[in-house]
Amino acid sequence: MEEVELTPKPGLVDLDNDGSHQDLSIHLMRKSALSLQETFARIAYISHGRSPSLSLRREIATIGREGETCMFKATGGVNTHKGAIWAMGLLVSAAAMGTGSHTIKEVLALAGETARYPDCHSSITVTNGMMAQKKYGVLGARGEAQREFPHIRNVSLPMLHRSRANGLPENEARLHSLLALISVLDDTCILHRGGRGALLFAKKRSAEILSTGRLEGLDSLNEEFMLHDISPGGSADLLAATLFLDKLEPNRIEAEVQNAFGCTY
Ligand SMILES: CC(C)(COP(=O)(O)OP(=O)(O)OC[C@H]1O[C@@H](n2cnc3c(N)ncnc32)[C@H](O[C@H]2O[C@H](COP(=O)(O)OP(=O)(O)OP(=O)(O)O)[C@@H](O)[C@H]2O)[C@@H]1O)[C@@H](O)C(=O)NCCC(=O)NCCS
Ligand SMILES: Nc1ncnc2[nH]cnc12
Repeated sequence: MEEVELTPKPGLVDLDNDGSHQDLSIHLMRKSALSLQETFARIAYISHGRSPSLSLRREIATIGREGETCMFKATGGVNTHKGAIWAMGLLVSAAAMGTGSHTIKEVLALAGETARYPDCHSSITVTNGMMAQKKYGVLGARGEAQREFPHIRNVSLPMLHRSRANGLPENEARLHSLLALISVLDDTCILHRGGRGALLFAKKRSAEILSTGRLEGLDSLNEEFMLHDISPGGSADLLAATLFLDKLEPNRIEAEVQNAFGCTY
């Protein structure tokens, strides 16, 4: 919800417009996000206190696929949050393993470990991501998770924290975090629509705006992205995951206090 409501985002659905999408809207994105609440709750429930294993990987893959079905039912067949179900599903599972006491670094490592187990039910359907990975030799959503989310660990979270420390308002800090992701991520959503040229353009223009720090440029960047049919959907998903992880740290400290004193305040 916080990701889709962040405004103004280039090429993505936000409170102002639908970016480079004909089949998406803020209403649909909210409906889709709400339809996924139970999916994430179920993933947290079955992961609670466990460790990464092949059987847990299978269990959350089943729930994740059921979540995709819920999403498609809620959206009338439009892909709104497939990448988010994947990334957030793994991270919610990893956070629940530690029952709230793991650091962000530990959560990322556990999520990566889970993602490295084989997917026993992978179908023969060829996805946009698979085609982009094959054609352009990029890692895609699967590789990002299996490598323990390097773009969250090294790019979006540090940028979010640094921007806040520099005194930026929360909305701007989040936009900086998103731009930092777009400027480096090999987003298969951009690649399959517009090829390497579109990806290089998106990376270059986002880095330029970020380096000037002038977010007024975001409205014209949105128009440029719309003109070139660029949608940084993978970066949007990783931003959502970043915002989720960012909320874990205060919970961890509270859990540590509870463990130390054996009580809840
Ligand atoms: C491992 C899976 C994620 C499958 O991955 P794969 O790459 O095979 O499949 P895709 O269908 O292409 O979905 C990947 C989505 O991940 C996002 N993404 C892209 N690049 C990256 C990246 N570098 N790092 C992280 N995430 C990335 C992106 O999602 C967003 O875009 C979606 C719209 O995409 P698409 O439909 O291609 O675009 P449109 O142009 O709008 O479509 P058309 O007009 O052409 O129809 C949107 O949903 C955003 O979320 C990629 O799309 C995983 O799904 C899987 O294996 N699942 C099985 C269940 C499971 O194991 N779950 C366990 C955890 S719950
Ligand atoms: N805000 C957004 N707009 C378009 N695609 C997305 N995928 C995930 N978040 C999105």
